[in-house]
Amino acid sequence: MKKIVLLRHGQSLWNLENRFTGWTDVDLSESGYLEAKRAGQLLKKHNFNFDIAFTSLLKRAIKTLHIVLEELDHLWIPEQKTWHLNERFYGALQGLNKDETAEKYGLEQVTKWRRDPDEEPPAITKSDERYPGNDLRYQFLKPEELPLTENLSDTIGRVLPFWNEAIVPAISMNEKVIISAHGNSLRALIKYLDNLSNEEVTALEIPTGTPLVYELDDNLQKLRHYYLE
Ligand SMILES: O=C(O)[C@H](O)COP(=O)(O)O
Repeated sequence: MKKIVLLRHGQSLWNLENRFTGWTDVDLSESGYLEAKRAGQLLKKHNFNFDIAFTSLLKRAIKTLHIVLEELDHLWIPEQKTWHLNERFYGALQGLNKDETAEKYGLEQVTKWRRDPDEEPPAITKSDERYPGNDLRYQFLKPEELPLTENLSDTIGRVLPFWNEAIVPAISMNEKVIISAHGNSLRALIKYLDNLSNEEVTALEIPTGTPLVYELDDNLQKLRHYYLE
């Protein structure tokens, strides 16, 4: 039996302000730092240790991972940072307050933008300062990989190749893996691992800073999953 740990970053400053974040690189809030520390303490209490870590290119996930690894005295393990695990790119919604957006466009539309796997939020243009092509960290992406907006299906389309090409080989070599990522990149992965329908993934909410353990069989099929307490 193989065990992996999925972890959504601790609360960010824009989670606190209730703003669409996506690829905006905002820091953890004070509570977010505490959540990350508590996640590390929980993992320690349950005797978890890791051989390799995967995270996104966004500081809220990277810092959460580092705080956890510090608690475990595991800062030395190799870690791979990848844009594939970034939050869903929220297009022109990035930076907007979620309640104000619901007042303007209606709750039904905003709920679709947030949770319908096939509904894309309004796109930005390449001249928008939020365009990832302006950001050094994405300089090696192909033009077609730089999003203007993403629905959950698009996010699944970039998370799963990385899962198959980088994470599955590590798990198959019996490496103990932790993945520190985001609400929607983890929903993408969980949709796959749990074989969820579109309706089921729509209802899936993942709490910040709470380690989620997946136990997998030798074919990497899910046996069970649970949050650490
Ligand atoms: O990018 C964001 O705003 C959040 O991390 C996830 O937001 P959601 O719950 O609205 O998808």
